[in-house]
This record gives sequence, C-alpha cells and structure tokens, in this order.
Amino acid sequence: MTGKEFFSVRTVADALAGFRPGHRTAVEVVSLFDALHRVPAEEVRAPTALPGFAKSTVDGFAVRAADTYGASDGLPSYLDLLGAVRMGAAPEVAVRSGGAVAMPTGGVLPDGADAVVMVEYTAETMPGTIEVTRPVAPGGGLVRADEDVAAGAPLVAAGRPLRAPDLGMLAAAGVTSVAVHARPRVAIISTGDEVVPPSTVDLAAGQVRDATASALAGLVVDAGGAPVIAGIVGDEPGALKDRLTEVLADADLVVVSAGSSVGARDETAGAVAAVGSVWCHGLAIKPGKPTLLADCGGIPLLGLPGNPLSALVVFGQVGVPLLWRLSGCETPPPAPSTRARLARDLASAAGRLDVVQVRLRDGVAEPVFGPSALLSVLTRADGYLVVPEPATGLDAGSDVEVILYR
Ligand SMILES: Nc1nc2c(c(=O)[nH]1)N[C@H]1C(S)=C(S)[C@@H](COP(=O)(O)OP(=O)(O)OC[C@H]3O[C@@H](n4cnc5c(N)ncnc54)[C@H](O)[C@@H]3O)O[C@H]1N2
Ligand code: MOO
Repeated sequence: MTGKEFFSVRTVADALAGFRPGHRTAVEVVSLFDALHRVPAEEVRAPTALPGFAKSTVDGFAVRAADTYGASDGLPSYLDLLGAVRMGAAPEVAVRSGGAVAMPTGGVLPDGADAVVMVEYTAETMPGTIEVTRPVAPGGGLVRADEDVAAGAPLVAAGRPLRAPDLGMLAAAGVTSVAVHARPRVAIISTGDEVVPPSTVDLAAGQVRDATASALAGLVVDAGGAPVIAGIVGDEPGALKDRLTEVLADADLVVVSAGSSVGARDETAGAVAAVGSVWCHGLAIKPGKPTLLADCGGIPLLGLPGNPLSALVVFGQVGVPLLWRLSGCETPPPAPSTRARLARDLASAAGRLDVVQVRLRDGVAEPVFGPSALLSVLTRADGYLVVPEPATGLDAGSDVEVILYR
C-alpha cells in the first residue's frame, strides 16, 4: 500500500512515562554468587550490628586517650604494657589508666580502652613500658560496634540493582541468599523473507544474515534480562501473528524487528493489532521512527525498525528502561558517561530525540555519520549523545554528555 503514514506518533518521553508494564517478574531466591546486578524484591535489614564489636583499624596499642594528651617526641607518655589482643579472640585483659594493650588491626578493643594509638607513634624503650609520642583522640584508631550498620538498618534497598559491595555487605551480615525479581524473558523475533540465520554460509542474492537478534540479545543480557531467540518469521501473511501468539505465552517482553515501516510488506502492525492493542506506531526519534509499541494482554511488545542500527538505538532508549522496570527497578542504573566538546554543529527537529553516535578523541566528540543501514556506524562509535526533544540542534564547541559503550 502506498500513501500510508505512521499513525499515533509519540515522543520517547511520552513512551517512557506512559508505556509502562503493569507487571513485575516473579520473585526468586538466589545465592549471593548469582545476585550481582539482580534487583532485590524487598529491603534487606541487618539482623545484627556490623562489625558487631568495637575494633581496631590500626596496628598499635589500645589506650585511654586521656593518657596520651600532650604526648610528643620531646615529652612522651609512658604506659605500662598490660598484654596483647589476639586476632579473632576476645581480649583477655582490660585497659586501665596508665596502661596499654598491644592490638592488631581488626582486633577486639579491650574494655577500658577508648582509642588505639598507631605503632609508628610508640616505642618499647624498656620491656613492659611503651612510650607514646603523639596524642590520640577518643575514638581514634577504631570503629564502633555498629559503625558500619546498626542492627535493623537497611543493608540493601528494594528496586536498586545489587552492586559488588552490596554482596559483601550481605555476606558480612550472614545473609547468603536474597529475594530478587526473575530476569525478564525477552522473546526476540526477526522478520523478513531476506533474513537468514547467522550460520548461513552462502547467501543467495538479497539475503542478509540476522544481525539484529544477536545484538539485541547482548543488550538484553546487559540490562539483566534473559533473551530467548524466537527465530525468523517470513513475510507470508499470518505467520507473524501465529508466532506472536506462541511466544506471548512465555515472555515478559516481546521484541519484533523489521516490518513496522510503511512499505508494502510491512506486516508487523497488522499482526500486532491482532494479538494486542497498539499504543503508538511511530516514535519521534532519529534513527528509529518506524517503531511500534503495543500491549498484548499485559505483555509489552516492541516493534523495532528493520535497520539493525536503528533497532539497537531504539531498544537502548525504550527497551532497556522497560526491562529494568519489569525487573522491579524504576530508575535504571546510570550508564557511564563523560563530558566532551562537540566537534561540529548538529541539526535536529524540535520534538524529536536525536541519538548521535560519536567517537571520542582528546575530549572532543566527533559524530559518526552514516545511513542507518550501516551497522558499522555503531561498532565504530565510542558512545552516543542525545539531542533532547525540545532542542533544534547543538552548536559546535558545546559541552555535551557522551554515554559510553563498554
Ligand atoms: N518510504 C519510506 N521508507 C522507509 C522509511 C520511511 O519513513 N518511509 N523509513 C526507513 C527507515 S528509517 C527504516 S529504519 C526502515 C525500517 O523499515 P522496516 O522496519 O519495515 O524494516 P525492513 O524494511 O524490513 O528492513 C530494513 C532493512 O533492514 C534489514 N534487516 C531487517 N531485519 C534485519 C535483521 N534481523 N538483520 C539484519 N538486517 C535486517 C533489511 O534487510 C532492510 O535492509 O524503513 C526505511 N524505509
Ligand atoms: O529510523 Mo530508520 O530507523 O532511521 O533507520
């Protein structure tokens, strides 16, 4: 059909605000070793205080701080050496006024002590007596029993992906498993008669190997999802609808690439309309306008442009936040970024989000231009910048934020 236009074009901001999945994935309990970047389904509180005992943070001597006041190289404080604390054991001796107990870093602070003076500021000039040549303030050289976390205080928050230190904190608290949202299952369907599996050795005229599914699977994994490669569907009428019906039974998000433009064989919109309700057809983004968002009985569906570059850009802007939300995380973890100086003017249309690939050289962001038909535009880029929806462009020399690929 000719003369077709996109209907119901929406902005990316609208899509992020208004196209929200109603459901979250189920909750499962995983061990700490499987918990990195997973999203806790509930807050975890510390069963007990951490570290749980007042401990020395230096090698030295547990003392009463007041006994060291005014100490200097010229006029040291002399303290009786009362004993030593062993690592991993309760102190067998207390500190009294005028006394000191030898301490390893991490040892339990003996009763009566309120500070630990570093060994560097002491000397054992005669057996049984130490000289202290620097004063230490109360609380110096130690951490309190509840200084890391108080009993009952939050260890990790619900909805924030777990980072490596969070796993350490949970382990320290004796929490060895954690309830997280299941990885969203993302069914990835490629469409088009010309698209053949990547394993195809010899291509017939006009055939292309499926580049999009593998690349999308990478983005899905990166955003904590579980990709399910759901194959290639040809252009014959009805085929896509049948495949959609199958994959919708077992997916949290369905992604269909190609076929959502305005060409004669662009079947996606029709097939999607048969299994769900189309939320928008056409997104105000460049590249990536031929995008379709639909709700299929509570399962969000993303119809992406055929050009792999455009498909990946749109998935990054819309699919990735959607995936995080499905996993129970409302605000996706920020991608690493850097500031740079824009090398040249960039034009854009107001109301449209432009995603511009850039290379970075010595703090300068040089746009990588090229048609969306070329995937190499993405593989050559170090990152991308966004010309926001209200802007009509950016001037050469502008300070821009570049989101970095890793
Ligand atoms: N008259 C117009 N034509 C086009 C417009 C337009 O607005 N008016 N938009 C262009 C843009 S932008 C894009 S993007 C494409 C998107 O069209 P479709 O989503 O219908 O995708 P196709 O036409 O099927 O494919 C486009 C291109 O990508 C190749 N392709 C598709 N799938 C894969 C895959 N899995 N792996 C590798 N390559 C793939 C396909 O062979 C085509 O070359 O429409 C423009 N046209
Ligand atoms: O939007 Mo097309 O998606 O520019 O290549």
